[in-house]
Amino acid sequence: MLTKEPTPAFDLTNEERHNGLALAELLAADRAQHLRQIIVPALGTEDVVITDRYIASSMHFQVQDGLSFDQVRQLNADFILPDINIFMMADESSLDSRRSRRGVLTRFDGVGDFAGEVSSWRVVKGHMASCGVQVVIIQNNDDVAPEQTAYTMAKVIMERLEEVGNGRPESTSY
Ligand SMILES: Nc1ncnc2c1ncn2[C@@H]1O[C@H](COP(=O)(O)OP(=O)(O)O)[C@@H](O)[C@H]1O
Ligand SMILES: Cc1cn([C@H]2C[C@H](O)[C@@H](COP(=O)(O)OP(=O)(O)O)O2)c(=O)[nH]c1=O
Repeated sequence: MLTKEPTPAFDLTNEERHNGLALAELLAADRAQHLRQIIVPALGTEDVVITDRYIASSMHFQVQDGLSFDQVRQLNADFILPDINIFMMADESSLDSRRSRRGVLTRFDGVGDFAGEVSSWRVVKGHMASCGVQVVIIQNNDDVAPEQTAYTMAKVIMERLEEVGNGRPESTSY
């Protein structure tokens, strides 16, 4: 099953009307409902549940929005952890060209501090790994066809399914 956050129930204009803790709490409430209504029931019937964005996104965006890492961690403390957290990373020029193709930019679309973004994601990846989540990094520059990225992801998930019960492997990069 494929799902995404913020969910369709989340009013995206919240991002313009709120910031900091207020926005973080709205996103956490959306995540709680997403888990209760969609993810947890699906985990009982599906082999794989893939969510586009989850706890790690809050750890990056809400820290960028003024919260401490610990505040975000506490807001997300009750949520189940994923088996695998896939991070798609791209170089600065790929991100710039994608940003310029995008019509409307929000304050979370990056403000040109590429090194700062990379460093924030590095902290988030380290934290997820320290929680026992399998962290997988896929390079998704413009010279990688989207089909290739999809194939790599499918491969990672299939490998993980085969390993279930054999303990968690180390972090991997593709
Ligand atoms: N490997 C790729 N090659 C070319 N374009 C890509 C690739 N991966 C993503 N894109 C394009 O980049 C844009 C942003 O991707 P998206 O998944 O929305 O990123 P994010 O969720 O980080 O905002 C989309 O238009 C998407 O089609
Ligand atoms: C899931 C999540 C999203 N967001 C923000 C990032 C985006 O600005 C916005 C919508 O996310 P998303 O729909 O994933 O946007 P994108 O087109 O960049 O993939 O919500 C957070 O700030 N925290 C979160 O935990």
